[in-house]
Amino acid sequence: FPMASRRLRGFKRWMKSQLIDCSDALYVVVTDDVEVKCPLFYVSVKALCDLHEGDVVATIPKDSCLTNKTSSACHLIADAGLDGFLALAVAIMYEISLGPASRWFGYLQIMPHNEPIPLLWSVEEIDSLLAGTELHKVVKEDKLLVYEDWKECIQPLLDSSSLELAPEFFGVDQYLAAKSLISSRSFEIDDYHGSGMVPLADLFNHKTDGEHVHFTLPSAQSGSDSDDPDAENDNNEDEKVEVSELVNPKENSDTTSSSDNETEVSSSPGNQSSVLEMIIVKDVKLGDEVFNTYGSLGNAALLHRYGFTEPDNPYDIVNIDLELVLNWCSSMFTNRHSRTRLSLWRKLNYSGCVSQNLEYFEVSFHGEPELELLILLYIMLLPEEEYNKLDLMEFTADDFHKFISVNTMGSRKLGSGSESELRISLLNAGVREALVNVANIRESFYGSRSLQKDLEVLKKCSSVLERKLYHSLVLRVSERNILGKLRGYALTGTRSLTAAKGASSRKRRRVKHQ
Ligand SMILES: C[S@@+](CC[C@H](N)C(=O)[O-])C[C@H]1O[C@@H](n2cnc3c(N)ncnc32)[C@H](O)[C@@H]1O
Repeated sequence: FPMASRRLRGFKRWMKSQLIDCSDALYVVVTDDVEVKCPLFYVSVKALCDLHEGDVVATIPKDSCLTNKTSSACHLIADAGLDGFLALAVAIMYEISLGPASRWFGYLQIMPHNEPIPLLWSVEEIDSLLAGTELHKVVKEDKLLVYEDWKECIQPLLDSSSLELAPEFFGVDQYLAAKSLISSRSFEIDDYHGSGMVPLADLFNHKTDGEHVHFTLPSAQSGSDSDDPDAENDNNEDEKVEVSELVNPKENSDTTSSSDNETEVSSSPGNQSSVLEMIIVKDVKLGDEVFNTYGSLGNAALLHRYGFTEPDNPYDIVNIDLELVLNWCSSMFTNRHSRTRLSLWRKLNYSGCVSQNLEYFEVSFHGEPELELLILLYIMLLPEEEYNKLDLMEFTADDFHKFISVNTMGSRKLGSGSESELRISLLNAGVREALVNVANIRESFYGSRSLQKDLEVLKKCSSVLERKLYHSLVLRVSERNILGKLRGYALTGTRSLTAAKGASSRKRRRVKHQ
């Protein structure tokens, strides 16, 4: 692949010029897929020898990163009062517009023009490929918001005669392309630089729960940074000095545990280390790919931000909106009944997860719904007499749990009062049936094509040549499998045993706007 190799050689020379130190033990592989009409570079990083935990495989000066502060557009950005991702998008578009005159030319040469995340799909593609999935609504809204941002903040720059920006580099499409690169490749560097593009670090692909490399501040600084005695010998994701997220954890804390992962360094550039390091956290064998982690993300979040999915992703979830549950209630009961039962649920201090003005309940990878949903259905279905009793009492949630145990198990005491016992008590015949109905309504959002048919289409689909179709199908299938497990949970009262690490701890992961 002559073109790809030429660009890669140029990138290596550029890294040297920027004092980026890439270990000889790493081998950057560029694949140029000849079957795809437009040139598609797919980069991965492999090990040229056995790598061991603790090995530093790259050192990257912060000054070589493309950020709002380092870009030659920094004055333009400051004068326009832009910050955050919008400013970074302007910095990227500006450096691209400079061509070979850009300090990042050698780096931009191996960067794709864009990452085909759903934000860049046409409205028709979004409607046909994402209908029913967790991403459908959010991506459509993203598209509108991005267009509004462009009109409000970027178009005025083009209209300004003093800036003389070349319009062909700053249009909506170029802005969308820059947004997709930021979404899929940027890192939070530190408080001074904010998020930025980090050469070399952004060539590592992601593997859920299987990463070999972490992106960090050098260890001397990490020692002084943290007063947590456990931090030094523990390379888990919560370690304060990690910079391993490929996204800004502050702005994307909805979809991931990465909000635990913020880099805490002071805000003046003077106090900070001037380099970033990539350190091996798990041994790699000669010839194997070296993976990073982009966080503990389900497929909706992976597709939204990075444009790919993973089959059998243990961090997958499905959300069931409160509105859907209330619609089901309206089909069963009078409006008054639903309303009063819902207020009792609220009076007991229950609520769903809330994000972007939506209230919803998560269903885990194992098909286990949130307790709050079971309690809501239980209260909806309580016989009138029981409901009246309950309504008259000044209850706390604890009293309510006792009420359920007495109600369901006679005078027997609720054993240890554990959540699993409470769940079993709540799962009476009515609640089980309601759960199945709610799962069926949620499933109907995917349209008339059966899961079986989805699986058949997926089997024949190429993840390279039909990338959008492939990843949207993996997302559909993973979500529908969870709904199937939810129905199983309703029938048996036990969560699916196709256990996978990590999925048991509940986190708020509704996908938020880009
Ligand atoms: C930070 S870049 C990694 C380098 C990238 N492969 C390249 O060619 O430049 C992130 C992008 O790599 C791809 N990627 C990373 N991990 C992947 C995976 N496990 N499966 C499929 N694509 C992946 C996605 O296109 C993602 O948006």
